[in-house]
Amino acid sequence: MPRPAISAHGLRKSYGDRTVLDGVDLTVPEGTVFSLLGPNGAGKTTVVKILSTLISADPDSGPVHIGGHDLGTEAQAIRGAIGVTGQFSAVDGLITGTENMLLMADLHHLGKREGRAVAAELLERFDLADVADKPAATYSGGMKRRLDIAMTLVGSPRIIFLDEPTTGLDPRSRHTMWQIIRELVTGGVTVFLTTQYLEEADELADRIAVLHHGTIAAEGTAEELKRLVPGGHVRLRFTDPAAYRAAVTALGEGTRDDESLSLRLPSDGSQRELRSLLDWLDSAGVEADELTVHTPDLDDVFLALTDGTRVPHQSKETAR
Ligand SMILES: Nc1ncnc2c1ncn2[C@@H]1O[C@H](COP(=O)(O)OP(=O)(O)OP(=O)(O)O)[C@@H](O)[C@H]1O
Repeated sequence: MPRPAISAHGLRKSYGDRTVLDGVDLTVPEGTVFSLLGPNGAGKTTVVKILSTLISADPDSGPVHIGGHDLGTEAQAIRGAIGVTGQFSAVDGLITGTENMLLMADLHHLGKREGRAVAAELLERFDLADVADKPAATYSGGMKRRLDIAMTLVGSPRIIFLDEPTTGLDPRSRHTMWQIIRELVTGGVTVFLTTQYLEEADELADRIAVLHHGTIAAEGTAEELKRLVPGGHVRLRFTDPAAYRAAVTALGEGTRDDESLSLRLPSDGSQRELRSLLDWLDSAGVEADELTVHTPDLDDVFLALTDGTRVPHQSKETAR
């Protein structure tokens, strides 16, 4: 097996008497995307900060290796091998895109000519060449995020930590960012991604881990995680309260939502189950205004594993 790009065992971190990480184990193979999911405050940023040497883990933590280097003794080598793009951008709005890039080139001790060439190449690659000479403060959110990643890439890191890289971006910018991440991985880079968007993890990640109560509550491919939960259901929506009440009486076993007049019934979504449900509704003389079939997705996994903590997501329901 190839050497993992990132491995951490028994990662622990407390602030005072608040335990944030209570023994986190992670292994990320080289050239893959690993996504760490978790509700707000679960400790995702804390994991990224520890793995990227920005803060230290508690002394009773287990060993961590990044790019083959020991976090305890070779932090400097790790800093040379990684790139980090945090939730709070490193972009300086008062100077231009090019100037931001050249600052990074200086930090990486690139010569003047090489620095200029790398900056121009990356600005071009991230579709920022046209605005390269404008102050970064004039950029849109998506452009700033692209510049941030371009700056991270100046040192050609083989391992990149992206902490919620698409939070706050519109759908088009988010898709552009996904494309950028895919291209990085095609080039052999390992990506450690935190996100609150389950759809993002589903799209990009080879493996996903759900962080909850300081430990990894589940880990696997998106498909493996989806198999963990029995999330399949049919949802019936009504506009007529009387029809809704009749359905609740006839189909007592479901989960009701009196506010939206909808009823959720466990179902595998098969033709046989749907037919029997429709027959049942017909024989009870109940007509729903909308029937949707919902197959288990990462939302279900997340909700099942994290006590129903809500996160932003896009519905994967299929209207029938
Ligand atoms: N320097 C600090 N001192 C005290 N508590 C802290 C500190 N940094 C983080 N925490 C706490 O640790 C917990 C985890 O924070 P962290 O930022 O890692 O969560 P997160 O999963 O990244 O959340 P989000 O999705 O909101 O960014 C939070 O309860 C936070 O308040």
